[in-house]
Order: sequence, then structure tokens, then C-alpha cells
Amino acid sequence: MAYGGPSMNPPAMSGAVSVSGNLKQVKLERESELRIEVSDEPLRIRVVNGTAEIFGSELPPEIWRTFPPRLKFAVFTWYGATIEMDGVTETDYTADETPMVSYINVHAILDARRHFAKASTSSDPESSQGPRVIVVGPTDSGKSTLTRMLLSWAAKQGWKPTFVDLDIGQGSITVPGSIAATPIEMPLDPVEGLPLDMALVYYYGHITPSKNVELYKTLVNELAQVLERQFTGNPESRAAGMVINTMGWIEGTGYKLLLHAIDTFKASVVLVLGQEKLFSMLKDVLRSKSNVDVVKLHKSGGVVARDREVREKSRDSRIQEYFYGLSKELSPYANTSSFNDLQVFRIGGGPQAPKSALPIGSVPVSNPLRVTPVNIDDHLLHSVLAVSYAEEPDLIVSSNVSGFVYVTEVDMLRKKITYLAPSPGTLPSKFLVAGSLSWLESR
Ligand SMILES: Nc1ncnc2c1ncn2[C@@H]1O[C@H](COP(=O)(O)OP(=O)(O)OP(=O)(O)O)[C@@H](O)[C@H]1O
Repeated sequence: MAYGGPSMNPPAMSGAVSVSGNLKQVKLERESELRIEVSDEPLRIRVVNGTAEIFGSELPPEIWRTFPPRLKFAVFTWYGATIEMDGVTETDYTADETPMVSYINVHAILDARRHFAKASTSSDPESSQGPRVIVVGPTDSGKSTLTRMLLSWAAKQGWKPTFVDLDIGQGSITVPGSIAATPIEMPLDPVEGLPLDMALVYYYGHITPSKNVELYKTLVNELAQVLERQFTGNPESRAAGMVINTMGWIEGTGYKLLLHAIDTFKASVVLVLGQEKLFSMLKDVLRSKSNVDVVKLHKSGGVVARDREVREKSRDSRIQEYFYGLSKELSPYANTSSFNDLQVFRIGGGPQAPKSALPIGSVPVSNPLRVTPVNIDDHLLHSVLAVSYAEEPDLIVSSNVSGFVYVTEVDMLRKKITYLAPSPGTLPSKFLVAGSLSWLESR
């Protein structure tokens, strides 16, 4: 499928490199990519010739872009390009075997479905619904990357698809521990985070769903219901559909949660990355649903596997980015409140009723959705707390959150708590939600 702009001067040999000082020029042949792992120092890149994109977002010609330390990405070209790098990389190499053609073919099919939904005059609401795509696969199979590409390609063609992120481990939209959705109006910038002003965010508070599976499912239900209502009143975003990124936990309960998400968001396209077994299981179980397509796609050889330590670091960076911006260009506001002015809650855990209040012989079961007040004391130090939109504590589970604060000091003598917030002034609500997410600023 033709895509992107024509090459000005298709280079002769893919990967041809010329070096002078810290400057390195790489000539990429059509449908090849330059895979880069940035070192501990930022790296500057520009397109000297031809056209190139990073995960679906086109790079402007001639303009230097700076990429932060440790970022891993690929500069891909459909028709050939010459790329210039200024700086030292951890690794960089060119690859001409990529699954990009199969990915863009998926995009072309989704695009056709969006046009079909937009043109629909039928009274059947299903026909005006654009594709609801869910991307699934094991950890490090490139799910987030494919999600980004599909969203960026759609936005480039003028659609405003909804990005849904169910991956609480990394958090592409906001801090980890959250599930969120936001409309995508422009191709996603390869460096900057997403604008949060339109984001719908629910705080789960942990980085693994096994901490409280019922809560995770409940929040997924809440998010899906709100999006469903929004789609009803907005034919444009309904036709554009959604792209849902999921977690890499695909065994046992993780698999059941995938099925739950497919069902809850009424997914019409399931893209399975990099695992035959998962593809065959999903194909089997969804066989009876004629309106769901299960599609197997190859994992890109460029996807970089991340160990536990790298994942922890990347989570910390996401939290830091939320408060300080990507290059520490933002200054969060430090606020101090009296203990009495705030109420902190935790969801799940505590027993439903004391044993003495239960019939003899019965065992108290914990209620995963129970909202319990938490004493403000030292144990909240370094916690990331969500600011709930709930008007009363009972509504906390079903309410989205306006943002997050980070507890920097708890003064037990003066009964004062100090926290960082991304914007000044009083918080939009006094109800805060704690989970197990914390962050050591100096780390
Ligand atoms: N073609 C590529 N070249 C270089 N780096 C890539 C390429 N594709 C993906 N990456 C990088 O590999 C890493 C893992 O990819 P990605 O986050 O998409 O995987 P994932 O399946 O969503 O991970 P998980 O669900 O386990 O968190 C990311 O840092 C991403 O930028």
C-alpha cells in the first residue's frame, strides 16, 4: 500500500554509514529501519533526505530532534531516507526485515472500516461503530508500539481514535497503576507524552492486577461504560473506534482478564502479537462470535526485552515525567495540608465484617471493592495518591481521578502532610486514593 511521501533521492545501499566526529549518517533503503538504543546521554537525530517515521509519526525534514537517554526506538522509512545522528548510542543498526508491511495492511483495513462506519445511514448502531481493536501478546512483543502506530496512522488521516491503555505496569497515558483512555487527534510524538486534558483515568493503585483482580475488572467495566456513553453522543469518535493496549500477562488469570477486556469493550479486531498459542486459544474461544476477527501478527525483531530492573526504572521515569516533565522542564507545586483537610482511602483488603459478627463457623472474606479510610502517617511517605472525582467515599471505586499527588513529608507533630501536585491551588477533591504505588524521587 502506498504510504507517506515520495523519496527525493532513494539511497543506493541500505545501512550505508558515514561518520565524522560524533555525527553519523545512515542511508536507509525503502521499507527498512534504523534501530536505536540511546545511551545515557541524549541523542539528536534528523532526516537529511527522504521521509521517515518513528512508530507511525513522521519526522519533519531537516529538523534536529533530541531523544532522551535510554529511549529505544526505530526510524523507519517506506521509500528510503538518509538519517543523521549526533551523539553516542548504546546500539544502532539497520534492519530490512520488519513486519511493518503487515502492520500497515491492518491499518488499511481499519481505515476502510472507519469510512464504512462514517458513511452508515442504517439505524443499527453497530454499523456506525468503527473498529474496536485490542492488541494482545506476551510481554515485550511490541504491543504498545503497534498500538502507537495504528493510532498515529489513523490520526494522520484525520480520524480521532480513542486510545485505551489497560497496561497498569507501564502506563503510556499517565502514571503506572492506572487504566486510562484519551482521544488521539494528532500522530503521537515519539518523545513527548500525551496531552492529559481529555484523558479519562481510573486509579487501580498497583502494578500487577493479581493484587486485586476484582478491582481491576471493575475499573475496566467503569471505563468501558463511560466510553460507550461518550461514543453514543459523538459519531466522529464512534466511527474512528478505539485501539486498546493490554498487559503482557497472558497465562491463567491474565488470560481471563484479556477475555474480560475483549468482551467488555466489545472488541471487533483482536491483534495477537508474537505468540501462536495465544492466537490459537483466542481464535478457538472467539470462534462463535462472527463479528470478531482474530489476527496473528509477527513480533518485530527490533522489540527490546526489558528485565525487571529496567521496568522499575521506566515506571519511576513515568512518575517523574508526570510531575517534572520529560526533561525536568516543569516545576510541580509543593502544598501542605492539615490532616483534617484530606481523607485518604484504600480499596480492597479489609475483612467485610468482624468474625464475631458472622455466623459461627463462617470465615470472614475480604471484600475487594471495600473502601477503607487510611490513617495519615509515615507509611504514606513517598506514596503516589490519586485525587478522586468522587463526591462521597462510597463512590470512589466508580469514579475517575483528576490526577495524582506525591507525598514528600508527613509531620506527625503538626499533623500536616506535604505533597507535590502538577498544578497550583487546592485539590479538586479532598478524597485521595492510596495503593501500593510509591516512588523514591532521588532514585
Ligand atoms: N522496531 C523496533 N526497534 C527498536 N526498538 C523497538 C522496536 N519496536 C519496539 N521497540 C522498543 O522495544 C520496547 C518494548 O516494546 P513495547 O513496549 O511495544 O512492548 P510491549 O509488548 O508493549 O511490552 P510490555 O507489555 O511487556 O510492557 C520499547 O522500548 C520499544 O520502544
